[in-house]
Amino acid sequence: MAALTRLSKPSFSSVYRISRCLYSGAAPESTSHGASPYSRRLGPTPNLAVKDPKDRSVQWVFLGSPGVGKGTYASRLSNLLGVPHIATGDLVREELASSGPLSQELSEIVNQGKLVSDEIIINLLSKRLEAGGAKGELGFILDGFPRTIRQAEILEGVTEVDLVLNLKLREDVLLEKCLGRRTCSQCGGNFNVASINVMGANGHPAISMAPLLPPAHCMSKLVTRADDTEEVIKHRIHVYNEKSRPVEEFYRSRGKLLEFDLPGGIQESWPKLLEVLNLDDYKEKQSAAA
Ligand SMILES: Nc1ncnc2c1ncn2[C@@H]1O[C@H](COP(=O)(O)OP(=O)(O)O)[C@@H](O)[C@H]1O
Repeated sequence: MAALTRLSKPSFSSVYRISRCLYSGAAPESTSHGASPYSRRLGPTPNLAVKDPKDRSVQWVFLGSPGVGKGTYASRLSNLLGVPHIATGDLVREELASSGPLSQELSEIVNQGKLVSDEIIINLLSKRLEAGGAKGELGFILDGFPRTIRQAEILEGVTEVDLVLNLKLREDVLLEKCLGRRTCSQCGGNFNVASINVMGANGHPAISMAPLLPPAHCMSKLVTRADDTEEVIKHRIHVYNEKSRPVEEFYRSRGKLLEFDLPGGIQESWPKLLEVLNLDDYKEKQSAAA
């Protein structure tokens, strides 16, 4: 299928074209590939239907404020659909842990809750896409990119994004969730020790989220991200509202944005998300088609 052939090789040409747009300062060209099998199904209010299991090389983007759970749900969908979950925050953290030439500069930016420059982030993403392309990866679920209109324009200029999922949660809950985040320094697992129980207020419904606790053997190895302090989180949420919120409108106006208000913790939200994405019986459809 022509569209799948195109989707199977987004990386190498994207790397070149992403860098070219960025360095020339030129407006990115449109790919003019025509609508993907997904976007053709998307009306102004996207109601994604993954009806045909052979269409699983999805090219999806996750938007949402810090702490909303992009990583958690993107990673689950990545496992379900068999496409790589690429989180630019992870790429940044890998780079700053590598003590490479960028590491000092990145640590200062990240620890102040600011955005890394478009140039650096595109370089990191390009390298990651290139490495994935070399391994034969198909499709992607991007988490944390694009975060500025410029990044969205560049991405739009190099490849077709099928769906943009915008995860939403009350701002007071976001702060608590960020403060509760922990990572196991040994296995790299992500957990959350926050137990959230907030009353309904200002038109927002009450919300409860159980903690996502680690297994006993990870308990003594938990670490907190250096940028998950109250002051930095508040600044990141502010930066999100200022720089990244307009990206929602960018995709809304293109009929690609699917809004999802998280109703609670994973137990409650995951089945609802699968339902909204029409993926609730995805495994059965896959085995029926096999
Ligand atoms: N697309 C991007 N553009 C600019 N900076 C980014 C981008 N993605 C990640 N970063 C940097 O990495 C940090 C951590 O990102 P991430 O793990 O996605 O955090 P968050 O919890 O804020 O969603 C950000 O605060 C920012 O400094």
